Order: sequence, then structure tokens, then C-alpha cells
Amino acid sequence: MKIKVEDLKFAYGMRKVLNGVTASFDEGKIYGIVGKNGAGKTTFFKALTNIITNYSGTVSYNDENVLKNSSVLTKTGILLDDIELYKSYTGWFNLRYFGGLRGNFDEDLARKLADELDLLASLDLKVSAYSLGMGKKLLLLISLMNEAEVLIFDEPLRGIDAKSVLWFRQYLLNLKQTGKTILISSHVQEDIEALCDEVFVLADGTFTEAFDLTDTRQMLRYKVVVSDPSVLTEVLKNEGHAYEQREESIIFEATPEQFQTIFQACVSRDLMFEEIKKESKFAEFVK
Ligand SMILES: Nc1ncnc2c1ncn2[C@@H]1O[C@H](COP(=O)(O)OP(=O)(O)OP(=O)(O)O)[C@@H](O)[C@H]1O
Repeated sequence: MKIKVEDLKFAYGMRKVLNGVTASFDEGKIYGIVGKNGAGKTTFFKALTNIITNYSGTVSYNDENVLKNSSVLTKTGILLDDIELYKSYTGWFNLRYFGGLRGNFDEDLARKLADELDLLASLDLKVSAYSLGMGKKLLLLISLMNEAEVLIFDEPLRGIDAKSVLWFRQYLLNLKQTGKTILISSHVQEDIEALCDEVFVLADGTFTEAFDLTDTRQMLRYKVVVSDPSVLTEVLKNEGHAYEQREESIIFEATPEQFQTIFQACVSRDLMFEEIKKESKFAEFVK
């Protein structure tokens, strides 16, 4: 399903949070929404899913306005941090209740995924006895229960163990292959890099930057330590790259192809690279 957002504006009282967000999200892709604490990522997701409705602008799924036809949301799975589970009931109760709210509940699928997430045995316990990570895994399972066409995850991997993070990443990449539309917010650069095709930066109420992570010509930020910085800085100058020297490191921007040219020019002058770190430029907006 294609999601289209036009000029979305929303305020909590006097506090403007979304101030004219326009974007569209296609099938078969994973989108990252990043931004500082309080930038409005959760609020944006709530507006996409009718948890917040008193906004101006439009949100449509396959050209159906969600405010006018909320039934399109039966095809949406959402994980938000602040969904209140029934703590005095078991994991199974919560899974069947919330997982089944929007349609058929597939007990076999629930059991299979719970097993893969090492949560199966704990589903018989009351949620009040869950650790933070177990609660998060239960929320993850709930969001995956209704075979949604659109999946929206607010910080889905915060607090869960490394094995489950890898499991969940692979699960999402498989879902993407089946044509789902997936949005995810995260403060973890590796999760965004491993999962997302495109990244939008939310700041001051709008998307201020967008990065296409599938573009092999994207500019990366390199941070390197070399045996003789003067050789590298000379090569960078010759190749027309600005750079910054910070303690031991030299920092500059280049595409992977440009980096190869710089690297070869340096190596042919016997320069040793002691450390090479690279990161996508979006990384500065994630933390
Ligand atoms: N129910 C609420 N009532 C009033 N203000 C709220 C409410 N929920 C959020 N806000 C405010 O709206 C702003 C955006 O919050 P939101 O939770 O959407 O940000 P976020 O980008 O998801 O942040 P984080 O990265 O910390 O999760 C913040 O200033 C927050 O204090």
C-alpha cells in the first residue's frame, strides 16, 4: 500500500510538533524516520494511524483518506512504546487480544514467531513478570500478527537482545520482499543502515533532509588515521576534497569510488592507513 502525507500539521496545545510534513512511502521499501528526542517521530506515526486525528493536512493509504475511511488501517501493524499491555494477564492473553483486534489471529504463526524470539515459554506468564526486553518482544509479536500491508515501528529494537535484533532485521527484510510498506524510527545507526532504503530526517516539524541509502554514489563521511597526514591532505587537496583534521584523524566526504582513487594515490606514495571508518551522512541525525 502506498502512503501519502500532505502538509501534515499538528500541535499539542501551543506546542507545534508537525509543521507541514509532506512525503510518500512506497510498497516494497523500508523507510527510516530519524531525528532528535522530541522531534515528533512518534507523533507522526500516531497521525499516520489515526491515534491522533485532530491534525490538518491529509494522510492517505492507496488514495483513501484515513480520517474518512479508517478501515484501511485494518491492514496496518503498529508498534508504539506507549501501548498499554494488560499487565495482570498472560502474554498469550495479550497476544490473542491485541494481535487479533484487527482480524484473524493465527495461533500457529504466533507460536512459531514466539519460539524464534525465545518468548514461547514466557507467554504463559503474567506480563507484570516480564523484563523490559520481554515486553518489547511481545509488542513486536503483536505488531506482526495481522499480516499487515503497512508496518510502522517506533523504536522497535530498543531494549531487546542482540540475537532478537538480528532475527527481527531479517524478518523485516523478508517482509519487504513481499511488498510491504515499512516505516521505522530508531536512534541506532546500524539498524537504520541494515534495514532502510530511504531515510527522512524530522526536524522543526518537517522532513528537512532525505537520504537514499541504496544509491551507491551517495557521499559518505570518512574518518581515517594515516602514518603521515600531510600526504593524505595533499592528495585530498589535489582531488578537490575539503577535509577537517581532528586530533589523529582526518575527516572528509567522498563517494566510495572517489575514496578508491584517494586511497590508491596515497598507497602509491607509501602511506599507511591505520584506521578507516566510514559512515553515511545521515548518521549525524540519528543519535
Ligand atoms: N501527549 C502529549 N501531550 C503533550 N505533549 C506531547 C505529548 N506527546 C508528546 N508530546 C511532545 O511532542 C513532542 C514530540 O514528541 P514525540 O514523542 O513525537 O517525539 P519523538 O521524536 O518520538 O521523540 P523520541 O526520539 O524521544 O522518542 C515533544 O516535545 C513531546 O514532549
